[in-house]
Amino acid sequence: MSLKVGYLGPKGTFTKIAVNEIFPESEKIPYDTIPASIDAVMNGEVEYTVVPLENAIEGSVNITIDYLIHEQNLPIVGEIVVPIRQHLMVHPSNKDNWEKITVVLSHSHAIAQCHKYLHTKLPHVEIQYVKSTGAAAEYVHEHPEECVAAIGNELAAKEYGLEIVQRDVHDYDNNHTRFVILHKEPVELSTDHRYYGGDRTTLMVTLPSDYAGALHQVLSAFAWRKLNLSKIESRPMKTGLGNYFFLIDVEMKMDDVLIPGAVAEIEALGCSVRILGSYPYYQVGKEFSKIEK
Ligand SMILES: O=C(O)C(=O)C[C@]1(C(=O)O)C=C[C@@H](O)C=C1
Repeated sequence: MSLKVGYLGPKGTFTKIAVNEIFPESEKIPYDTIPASIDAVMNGEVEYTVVPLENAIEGSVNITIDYLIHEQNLPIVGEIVVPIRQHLMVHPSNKDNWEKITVVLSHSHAIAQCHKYLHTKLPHVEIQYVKSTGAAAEYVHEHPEECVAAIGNELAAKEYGLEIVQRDVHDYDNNHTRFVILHKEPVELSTDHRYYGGDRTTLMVTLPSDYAGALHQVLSAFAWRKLNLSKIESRPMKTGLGNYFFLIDVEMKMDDVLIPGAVAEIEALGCSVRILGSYPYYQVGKEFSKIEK
């Protein structure tokens, strides 16, 4: 029986590309929404799920963070960084009059990555948000009579038989999305993989209220241990204005001394710390990262 892996479907999403790269042999199960694909791990329908966490242009995928923090406490066991190229695609029957399109459909994050393009090149089209880029391509495929376009990737164009009429419509080069792999328990995924780039540990830190200089002291616990941080972000606790937690990425695998020492010091300040995962990251398209280093 092959491994079951959940993803935000339908076929042809960026999440599917991430799954194809890291779990090529698995049985891939599409879900309509990110929370549904996370629930699927929790209730045992799939062993793993892959969800988008952060995009280089648009920033965090808040639904993923919030669902992991507030609803389903699943460990992050791996990360996949995927290059993102957004294309404008239409039904082949609209190939020659694509400039007359009146509606562009896509996922909100994909639309946000193409704002400048849409604003300058297609200022009169109506934007419609759908559940994923794959869902946008599926709609265009099913409605040849409508003059609509989807924004999505090459896989979606192929899966749904669409014609790409404008390539690379994302506003900035170097567009990448970080996806995380979730599992019921912490497991060690392989570091002997052609895309393996290194390890990371993600912590959630909640500060005590009314404590002057608390964040400064939290950061000092990492700084004097020379622990390199690659990201710090605040998100609302949802308990009232001004109540935030911090997500901190440490560029290192959990060890016996440095990270536990930093955590103990931060807890001694009255903060609470939750370890969301310590995991390898894989960079799609960077096969030789090990040799380059
Ligand atoms: O709609 C998709 O294709 C997805 O996989 C979702 C998603 C996202 O949520 O950020 C993933 C990668 C891209 O940044 C755009 C959309």
